[in-house]
Amino acid sequence: MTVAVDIKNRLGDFSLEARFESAGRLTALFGPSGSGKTSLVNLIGGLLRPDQGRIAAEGRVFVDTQAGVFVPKHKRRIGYVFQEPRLFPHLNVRSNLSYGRWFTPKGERHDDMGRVVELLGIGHLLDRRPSHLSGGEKQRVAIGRALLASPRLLLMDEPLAALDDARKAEIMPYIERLRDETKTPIVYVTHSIAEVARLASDVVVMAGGKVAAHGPTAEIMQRLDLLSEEEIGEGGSVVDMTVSAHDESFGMSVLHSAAGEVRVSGLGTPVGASVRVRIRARDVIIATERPRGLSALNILSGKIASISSGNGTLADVLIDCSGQIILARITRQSCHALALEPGKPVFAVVKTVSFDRANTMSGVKPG
Ligand SMILES: Nc1ncnc2c1ncn2[C@@H]1O[C@H](COP(=O)(O)OP(=O)(O)OP(=O)(O)O)[C@@H](O)[C@H]1O
Repeated sequence: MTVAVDIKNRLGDFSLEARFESAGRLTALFGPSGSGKTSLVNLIGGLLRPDQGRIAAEGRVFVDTQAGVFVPKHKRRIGYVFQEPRLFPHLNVRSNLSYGRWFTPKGERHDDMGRVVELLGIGHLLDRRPSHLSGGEKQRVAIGRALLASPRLLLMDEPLAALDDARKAEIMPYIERLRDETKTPIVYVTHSIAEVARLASDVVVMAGGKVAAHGPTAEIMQRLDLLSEEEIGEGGSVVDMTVSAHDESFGMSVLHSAAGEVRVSGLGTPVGASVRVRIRARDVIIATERPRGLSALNILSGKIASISSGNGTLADVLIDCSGQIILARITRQSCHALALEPGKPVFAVVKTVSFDRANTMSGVKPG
């Protein structure tokens, strides 16, 4: 068990009522502005005290209102990374990093400076002051400072929200390494689907102060009903794959998964590495026969698992490709024209561009 929350709390007119458990390495708290994500993180971190309920993490009970338990925040050993890095301006990077360690008893310090510096790629910045760092570099130092306090749990509250797209892209691989190479579980607040798809092992979806759904990322990403109108186009399947070859002549990489083989634009990742790809539901075409003479390179065969449609224009079709579920969003008219029904063998056609670099990421290793 990583984190277990079952609380009720009132903040002015806002009522928060959340219950979930997650054993994931990186649990994303995802939801629109005002849904209660930050309040939840503040309750876990001990900055807020719930009216009622229980919060435990890594086997330790932090709050249990019934039993009269409330562990104050400085005793929880929880690391915080905020949207703004909040570094000490008068200290250089090395001193900012060391500061994180002072509050941890010697015997409980499990991360050494060299390892954290290497993990976050900040070795060349150690003598600089924060004013001489880019936004992304500052945030990496802030993460390092939090890690060096050897936290039991790391809370990251929209750590990329203040950065532009280029800085976000620069910092994401470091958060992936943090997730995969340290033992510290992470609770990560975001309202970005791209961040959820890329970074999260598990997702808690918040809406209006309540948990609308929670579960593994692949499951949640297929729940288009959880997304807003603007976000729906971003929803789809998240598939963990392995790089099986690079085709230098066409600048492509070949990825393998239970669903079959796909070709994506060339990755710098070595053969054998895990990558996670996102296949947006809107980018999947369904064919009832294996298509020929098509420019799309990726054709996965499977069977229709289910179709959900209301009276609207669109239908969501789940295709079971040898155990890997691929979601397609097509028109209800196409569903009818192709006589689609559960059990019917079909081909899911995915344009290669759907696997563009921005959507291709190092995979979550199994728990
Ligand atoms: N101390 C407080 N007193 C009264 N209302 C509060 C207090 N703190 C938060 N709220 C309200 O609780 C609701 C949830 O806020 P919260 O910051 O947790 O949402 P959020 O999902 O993190 O939003 P965002 O993505 O914009 O940061 C908001 O309506 C906010 O106005």
